[in-house]
Amino acid sequence: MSTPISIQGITKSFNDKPALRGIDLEIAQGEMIALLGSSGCGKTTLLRIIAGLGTPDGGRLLFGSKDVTALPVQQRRIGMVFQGYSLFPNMSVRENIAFPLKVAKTPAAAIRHRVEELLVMTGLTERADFHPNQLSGGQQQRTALARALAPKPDVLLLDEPLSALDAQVRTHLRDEIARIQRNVGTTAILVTHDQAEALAIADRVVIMQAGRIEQAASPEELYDSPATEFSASFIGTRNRIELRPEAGALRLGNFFYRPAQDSTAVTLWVRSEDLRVCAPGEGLEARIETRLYQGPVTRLNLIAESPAGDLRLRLDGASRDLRDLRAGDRINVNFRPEDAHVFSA
Ligand SMILES: Nc1ncnc2c1ncn2[C@@H]1O[C@H](COP(=O)(O)OP(=O)(O)OP(=O)(O)O)[C@@H](O)[C@H]1O
Repeated sequence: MSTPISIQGITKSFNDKPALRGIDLEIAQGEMIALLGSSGCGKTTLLRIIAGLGTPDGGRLLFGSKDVTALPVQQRRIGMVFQGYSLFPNMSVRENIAFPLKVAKTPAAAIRHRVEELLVMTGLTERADFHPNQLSGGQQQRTALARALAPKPDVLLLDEPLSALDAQVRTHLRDEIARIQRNVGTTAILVTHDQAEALAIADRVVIMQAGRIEQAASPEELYDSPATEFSASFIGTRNRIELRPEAGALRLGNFFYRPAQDSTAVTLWVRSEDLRVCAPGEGLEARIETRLYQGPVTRLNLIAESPAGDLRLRLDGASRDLRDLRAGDRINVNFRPEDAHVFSA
């Protein structure tokens, strides 16, 4: 029904250009993994290899204790949902969901029972006799999900399943997919370039860069303790602040930092929501370049002067606290040292 996956040293090149440079990842049974990274980092290549749609140049892939590296896609017990809806246009919702069961020669009564169960699970009962062109994008993706789950796959692979949907449907279906995946308990891998989606849906997020895994961690761990500058830059909205030696300490304005070891410079990453407006004379003086009201939160885009030139900072705060500030105002901003992630230069 559901299986752990072991990815061991998987490599893949296209025309001598490496797309995957040695991927090692253990995925637990029933776990939802999100592969997150910018365009071209290798997410889809890895997903295709797990599906059996691509062959790795090196390494091994195990489902449970079974080596499936050379196993063709039809024998892998995989359910797939893609960005494009890829439903059969001439079949109703019910017929689309039943299709893989018919191919597997499942008895008619068992098909009827399973299809009803999936219609309820995905909230499609009232649309069961509609054809894909009579459905919204969200309903089409629900149908694709139900069809993928129909044969009770060991592994569910989701390749940007939400990216064609508009924002509201997207958030709703994202939560639905998370709920359904937890109920069914199928091991699942989601490819996305949307960090909010990855953080919301996954048990663990795998950040990929240039064919390598940069960090694999729970959403909270990734958000609170990025292991590398790349992870820090990729998750959340962070300010990159370079501190250089000045009068015996690393400092910028009134920010001081005493490094554990001798260091010529450090880079601090401070989340936009950890930057605060403080009293004049404290922290760093900055000018508000733009003020973006976003309902509960207001973002201030700031320009501070630093010895290295203008430093651009972003501050996200509760709108009620920032109500009286306007573009052009000069303010002072600060942060708690424990809210900064420090990387040696
Ligand atoms: N069939 C192919 N032939 C040649 N190069 C390929 C092929 N498939 C992928 N690549 C290359 O391999 C690298 C990784 O591609 P991949 O599609 O896995 O990235 P991705 O992270 O999924 O990106 P995106 O988010 O844009 O889909 C890219 O440089 C891409 O150009």
